[in-house]
Amino acid sequence: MEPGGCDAGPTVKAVAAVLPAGGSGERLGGATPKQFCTVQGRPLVSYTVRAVERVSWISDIIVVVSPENIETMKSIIEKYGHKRVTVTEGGITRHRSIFNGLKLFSENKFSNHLLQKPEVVVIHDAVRPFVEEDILLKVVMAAKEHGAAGAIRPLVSTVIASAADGCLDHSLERTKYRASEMPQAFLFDIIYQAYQQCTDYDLDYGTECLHLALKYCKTNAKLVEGTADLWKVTYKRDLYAAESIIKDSLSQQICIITDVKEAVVQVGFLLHESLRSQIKVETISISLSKRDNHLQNIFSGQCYNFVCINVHLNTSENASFSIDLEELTKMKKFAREVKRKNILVYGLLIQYKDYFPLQETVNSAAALTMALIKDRNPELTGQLVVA
Ligand SMILES: Nc1ccn([C@@H]2O[C@H](COP(=O)(O)OP(=O)(O)OP(=O)(O)O)[C@@H](O)[C@H]2O)c(=O)n1
Ligand SMILES: O=P(O)(O)OC[C@@H](O)[C@@H](O)[C@@H](O)CO
Repeated sequence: MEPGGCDAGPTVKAVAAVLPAGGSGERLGGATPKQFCTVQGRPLVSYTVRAVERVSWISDIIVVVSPENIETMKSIIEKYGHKRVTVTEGGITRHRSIFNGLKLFSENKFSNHLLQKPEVVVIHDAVRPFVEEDILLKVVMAAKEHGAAGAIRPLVSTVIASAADGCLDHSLERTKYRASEMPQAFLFDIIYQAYQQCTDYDLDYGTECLHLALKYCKTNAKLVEGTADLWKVTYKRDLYAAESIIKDSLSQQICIITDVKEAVVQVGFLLHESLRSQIKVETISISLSKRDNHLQNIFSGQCYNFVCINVHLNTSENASFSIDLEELTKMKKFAREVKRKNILVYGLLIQYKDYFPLQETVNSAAALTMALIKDRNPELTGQLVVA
């Protein structure tokens, strides 16, 4: 190792991630720190953890939270079945939190929990939930080669400097500058040694990990163009935007489940045809007896929207329109039970007679189905909508 410099091994074996989640979210406002604010019934931090744990080559995920939120974070990990996640205490600043996360790999306090020291460590803000494997791989590969790497984005506003009198001193040519985003990645020894050498001023007022690698380890990070969805949830508007993006991601696919009876299969086919121009549709016809265990397999997939079609045929000519109240009660009860898992169930009654062609009714049912999927209003669960 050069004096005052940093030395890192020539090869890279394992990758880990540190997600700083120890802030108070002052700029967003409210009593709940933004990383624990729920979006579609799920804490924001859980979306980020899920995005990172989907990347199989990231061996350990360290979530760094303030001491009072340790138990909250552990309950989120348990409730949403997160794997490979270790929770540790944050510090009073983001840099101190990140440093605490890195310490788990070097000063292993968990003697019974062998955390393998990674060759490359990813650092990613826990309030940036829309991170994909592609950008993670790019920054890790770049960090292997250059020692450090970080995602960047074009500036949206021009950077200016104000003079002492509060007037414009000068502005920077926007095309020459970029916004530093996350994820970032580092050869572990480089970023760890940078933090070890950090002044208190840097730890307390710094905002840029790439700067620490340069200042303390003379490592010029490779800058990697990132995608627009790497933004950080900072203000309330960002939470609304995150909710909208998550709702949109949940409404990309639907699975229509019908019984094998011909009349039911026909309605399912018509609904499939009416929906397929708006959403990816899968239709499954299974006999009612086999439906339940088959559903378990379907539910474990990536589809979040299901339409189960039953058909009651009124055979008498002048049958008055009646609803099976027992079935309605069962549906409401089921809807209440699964709502706790953030599964929203709506009843949709498709009623038709000769004078009201089935196709028109099915088109109306398709429009209602799309509205319910996109709106995902929990207040409508268990309610019966009539097409
Ligand atoms: N002491 C701190 C401060 C921040 N963070 C984390 O660093 C990330 C980015 O920081 P920022 O957006 O500034 O979060 P907050 O500090 O919570 O926001 P604010 O400045 O509005 O209070 C967040 O995931 C935040 O939880 C952290 O781990 N420890
Ligand atoms: O400065 P904040 O604490 O709001 O955010 C921390 C980082 O995400 C931010 O500084 C990026 O530019 C990455 O370095």
